[in-house]
Parts: sequence; C-alpha cells; structure tokens
Amino acid sequence: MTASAATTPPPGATVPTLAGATITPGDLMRAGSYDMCFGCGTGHETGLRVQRTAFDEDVVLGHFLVTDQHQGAPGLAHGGLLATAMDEILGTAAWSLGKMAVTGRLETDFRAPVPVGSTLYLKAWCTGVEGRKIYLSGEGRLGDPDGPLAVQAAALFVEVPREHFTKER
Ligand SMILES: CCCCC/C=C\C/C=C\C/C=C\C/C=C\CCCC(=O)SCCNC(=O)CCNC(=O)[C@H](O)C(C)(C)COP(=O)(O)OP(=O)(O)OC[C@H]1O[C@@H](n2cnc3c(N)ncnc32)[C@H](O)[C@@H]1OP(=O)(O)O
Repeated sequence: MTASAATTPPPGATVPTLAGATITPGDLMRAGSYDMCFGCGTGHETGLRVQRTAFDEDVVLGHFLVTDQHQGAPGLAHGGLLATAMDEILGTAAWSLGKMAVTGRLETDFRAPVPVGSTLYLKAWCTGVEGRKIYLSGEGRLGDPDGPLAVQAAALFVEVPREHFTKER
C-alpha cells in the first residue's frame, strides 16, 4: 500500500489493543449502526449493507455483496463505492477502540476489478494513535477472506466529541 505521510503513524505513536477499549467489540456489535448509513444501514435500499462479522484479536472483519446498484463500468463495482466500503470497515476499527471518530483522510489502492455478484471481504486494523489522530489500514479481498487482493486502504481518523454529530442539525 502506498500510504502517504498523513496516514502513516509517526514514531512514538501507540498501537492500542482492543483489550483497552472502553466500548467492547460486543457492545459495538450490539449497537449495530445507523439504519440509513450508506455503508452499513439495513434501512438503506441501495447502500452497501456492509456486515461486520467479527472482531478477531485486533482486527475487525466484514463483508458486503456487490450488486448492480454499485456499478461504475458495466458489471464492475464503482471505485468510489469500494472506497466507501473501506471507510466503513476502517471506521469500525476506530470506533471499536472506544473512540468516536470521523474520517480526515482516506487513501485507496485499487488492485483488481470487483465484479457485480461477488462478495468483498473487508479487514481493518489500527496502526497507531497519537493524540486525537487514529491511523488505520485495511484491505478488501474477493470471494473469500483469503481471496485475491482487490483494494487496500490507509486512513487518518480524528477523534471528535459527541457534539460533532449534533451541532449542524
Ligand atoms: C461516523 C459514523 C457515525 C455513526 C454513528 C452511529 C452508530 C455508531 C455505531 C458504530 C460506528 C461504527 C463504525 C463507523 C463507521 C464508519 C465511519 C464512517 C466515517 C465517515 O465517513 S465520517 C464522514 C466524513 N468525514 C467528515 O465529515 C470529517 C469532516 N472534517 C472535520 O470535521 C474536521 O476537519 C476534523 C474533525 C477531521 C478535524 O477538525 P478539528 O478542527 O477537530 O481538528 P484539526 O483540524 O486541528 O485536526 C486535528 C489533527 O488532525 C490533522 N488532520 C485533520 N484532517 C487531516 C487531513 N485530512 N489530512 C492530514 N491531517 C489531518 C490535523 O493536522 C491535526 O493534526 P495536529 O494535531 O498534529 O496539528
């Protein structure tokens, strides 16, 4: 993955484990998600409906089915939607640390086309935390958690107060 300096943890950044989280993986799984979230909401008719399936050690896992609603070129997933899927799983990894955080920067490498009808298996992990800045990496694989690599991502999430989500409304 060709990650920029902005998404690479600086020397001295700590790498937290889920063991130190104030929100446990179980809490997060139970909390579910916002129903109309384009990434994970089950109430969203054309959204990705990313399902988070497991918190395995310090990695979060998920997957989604690529449908004909998600096309860019005929029969292939749109790259922007694949970036959205990565945003979703990276965000899950950030929130699973017990931090409310939003995407500041998201970088993606598209390694292979993703056909309609395929399932993209998602994985994300935290690479470091410094102050409010949370550094994350992730990947998407075709058809199987160990299938061919299709997408790689690196991101900087920034921790925000609860008011971030209410002050504009
Ligand atoms: C978010 C989901 C909410 C859902 C809630 C519902 C249910 C919860 C259940 C489960 C949740 C599970 C998973 C979540 C899943 C998906 C997540 C999707 C996430 C998104 O899709 S979310 C939407 C897109 N996102 C935005 O809408 C952000 C807009 N933006 C801002 O709101 C501000 O921009 C902000 C807050 C980012 C920073 O603003 P600020 O004023 O607080 O702080 P400041 O600017 O000082 O930045 C602090 C330090 O970060 C560095 N920094 C910042 N941005 C940078 C960049 N781009 N590149 C390089 N460095 C950057 C600075 O350089 C500084 O670094 P330093 O401290 O070293 O100087």
